[in-house]
Amino acid sequence: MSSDVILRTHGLTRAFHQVKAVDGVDLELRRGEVYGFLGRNGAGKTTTLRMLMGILRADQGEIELMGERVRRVGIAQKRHLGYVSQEQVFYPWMTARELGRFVSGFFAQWDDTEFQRLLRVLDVPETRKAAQLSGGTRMKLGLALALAHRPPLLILDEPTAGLDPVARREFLDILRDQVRREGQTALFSSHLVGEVEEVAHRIGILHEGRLRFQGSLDTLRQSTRRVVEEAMGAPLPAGWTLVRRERLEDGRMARVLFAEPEAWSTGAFPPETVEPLSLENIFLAYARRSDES
Ligand SMILES: Nc1ncnc2c1ncn2[C@@H]1O[C@H](COP(=O)(O)OP(=O)(O)OP(=O)(O)O)[C@@H](O)[C@H]1O
Repeated sequence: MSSDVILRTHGLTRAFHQVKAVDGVDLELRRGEVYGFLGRNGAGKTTTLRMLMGILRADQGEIELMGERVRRVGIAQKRHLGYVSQEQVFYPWMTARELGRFVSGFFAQWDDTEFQRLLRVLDVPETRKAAQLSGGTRMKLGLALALAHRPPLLILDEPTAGLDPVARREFLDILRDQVRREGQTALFSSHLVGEVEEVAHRIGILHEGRLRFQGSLDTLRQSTRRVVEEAMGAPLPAGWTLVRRERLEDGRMARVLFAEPEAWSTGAFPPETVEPLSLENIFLAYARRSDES
């Protein structure tokens, strides 16, 4: 594994009964980046992140974290990870300061000065009981608790889901600053393209358990376009991938296609049939099944 890759998964797979929640996922996270893990409800994001955290066992596949390849992440690897889950569950009677003391017991590298700095930056009152904190403040407390042992990799499961627009903004700014300041890597899941666009260097799009795209937002924008065609049956030239068949509002059928950015200028399709797509529409093309023709 090259040293600029901090985490890689190899064919990560997990089923619940007959449903493959995660199906052969190959993630690649590079050091120092914010990676946005996009997918609609039920796409398999939480299941993937829980396997990365060692909370769930993979049925198949392996996780390579800082060069060490395992089927299930164990205690030794967890020291390298900080985790903010969807629901922040704390002992309700404990204050932020007490929770810090409690969590510090699990991490030899715990840095209490850093924890206190984070509480200040995040505006979390140190002496108020967790039960009395708002959802947004609880999420920020979760972030401070996850960061204070200075993990090289931070994993956040839809951290902004319950936050109002201002709190969401603040949270994302702090996440981005933290990554820049400490050289950490962050993997965060979301179903909002807009927020991923604001902070992520690279993204992965998950749909029905499969990773449909992985790369930079620029690559995504330049490589994915819509081709409106009369003759839909024509086979695609080599190097082109069908993302989705779409029925347009006027009833015509179109194909959203992926190809290297240069391929779009080779004249494979008449220019008048090619339409650029907004990022939102590109995401929807990857995250929805094809329309019937
Ligand atoms: N413990 C479980 N038992 C049975 N099915 C499960 C379990 N956990 C997840 N699933 C199923 O696996 C699929 C993926 O769920 P997952 O929670 O990973 O998706 P998600 O992308 O995180 O969704 P959301 O954005 O709604 O949190 C869904 O079909 C879900 O119903």
